[in-house]
Amino acid sequence: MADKSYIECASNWKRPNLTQSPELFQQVAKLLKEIETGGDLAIDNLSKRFDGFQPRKIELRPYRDYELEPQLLNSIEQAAQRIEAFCQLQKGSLQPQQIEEASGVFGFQYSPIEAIGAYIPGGRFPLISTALMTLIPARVAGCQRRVACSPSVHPAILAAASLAGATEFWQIGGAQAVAAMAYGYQTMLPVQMVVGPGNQYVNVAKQLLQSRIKIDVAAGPSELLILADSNANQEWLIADMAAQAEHDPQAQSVLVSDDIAFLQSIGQQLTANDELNNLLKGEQIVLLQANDCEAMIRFSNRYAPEHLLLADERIASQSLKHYGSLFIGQNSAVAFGDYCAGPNHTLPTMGSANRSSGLCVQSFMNIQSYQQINDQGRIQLAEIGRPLAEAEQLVWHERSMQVRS
Ligand SMILES: NC(=O)c1ccc[n+]([C@@H]2O[C@H](COP(=O)([O-])OP(=O)(O)OC[C@H]3O[C@@H](n4cnc5c(N)ncnc54)[C@H](O)[C@@H]3O)[C@@H](O)[C@H]2O)c1
Ligand SMILES: [Zn+2]
Repeated sequence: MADKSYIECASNWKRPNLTQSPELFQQVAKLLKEIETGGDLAIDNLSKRFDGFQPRKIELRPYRDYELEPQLLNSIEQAAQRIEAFCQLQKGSLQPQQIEEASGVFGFQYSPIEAIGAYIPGGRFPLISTALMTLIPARVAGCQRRVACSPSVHPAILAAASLAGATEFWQIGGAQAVAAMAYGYQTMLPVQMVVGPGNQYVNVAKQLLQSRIKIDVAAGPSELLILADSNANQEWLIADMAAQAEHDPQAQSVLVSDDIAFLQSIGQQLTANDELNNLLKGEQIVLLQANDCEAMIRFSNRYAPEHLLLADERIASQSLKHYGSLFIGQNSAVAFGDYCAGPNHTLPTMGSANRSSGLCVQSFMNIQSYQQINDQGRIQLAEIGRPLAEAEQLVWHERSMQVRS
């Protein structure tokens, strides 16, 4: 019989609280202040201090000129095509709309943000998929300047950035890179939006520079929630949970089921393997028992996961309200979504899926409204508006309408 102590009760369980420390915010704010006053020279000095290199612009070559394994070159291309096709689908839904009535024409339209920056983290592996997932939607949206920054100049990152349509590539990392994009650096003009994941310095710099730049979702550690019935393939789900945990020591996979025997069986397999057992002990994999399907749905809607894998045929996907991206049925591994399914993998974490969306073509667009009021309209609208202006005691507003009526 399995040791059941690692199976917790879904109704009491909450995700760990991972708020960033005030000290970190102070530290990054100090760096940004140095850059605000010291300009390019401060960026150079910080880069030398933290990275040991002088930031520089890298000329990108055509994609096929990069010497990567042929199979990898093909995979990057196919992934890019699928991501682009999904972006085109999103773009197609962004139709301008207007109503024409007796008083005039009233409408809205979508307009791309002109210049955006994509941060592509350095770290142990070249994050090819990050380059694709950040730059392709910006290109499809119609953003004209698409600056990529990374401390890494790994050929796979350069190749992916080239294919995904970066118009400039700079080797620069950390908070300095975010500041360079927000304030401008050397020949890099400032951008209006910065997207892409990164370590705590990158994330906090993005948050602190929000008065200058729009940012994407505040990306915390990755999360996966699996809702499973007893028929789900245990080997597949174990691989999915371990895959999510491998992103980051704080990444977490949570499996909820109402079948205790199923959870015990998964638990037994995890404890029998040192690597998986460590993930279980470190709460990077969490097994939760719920009373029934209704309780599983309630848990999911309260938890609002970044990735939600529905491996329970009794639950209708429509009953799931909050998630960054939904993977319906156990064929739909989150790993496919990470690389090549098509929908974006930059998604809201830490429960923010109940109020924000993942990166998409819409993220790179402003919605602009307009109105064209005709002769009849100025008289009609003055009748409605003048008493409101009077009540607010805004005399010139009242006058502006009165002279037109
Ligand atoms: N959520 C996602 O989708 C996703 C995807 C990929 C990567 N990530 C995250 O990206 C991160 C990659 O981290 P990384 O550190 O390898 O690369 P990174 O590029 O995010 O950060 C490296 C930079 O941090 C700066 N830095 C390092 N030490 C510093 C210090 N003491 N003070 C100030 N700045 C300092 C340096 O300038 C360096 O260039 C990981 O945290 C990973 O979880 C998230
Ligand atoms: Zn993943």
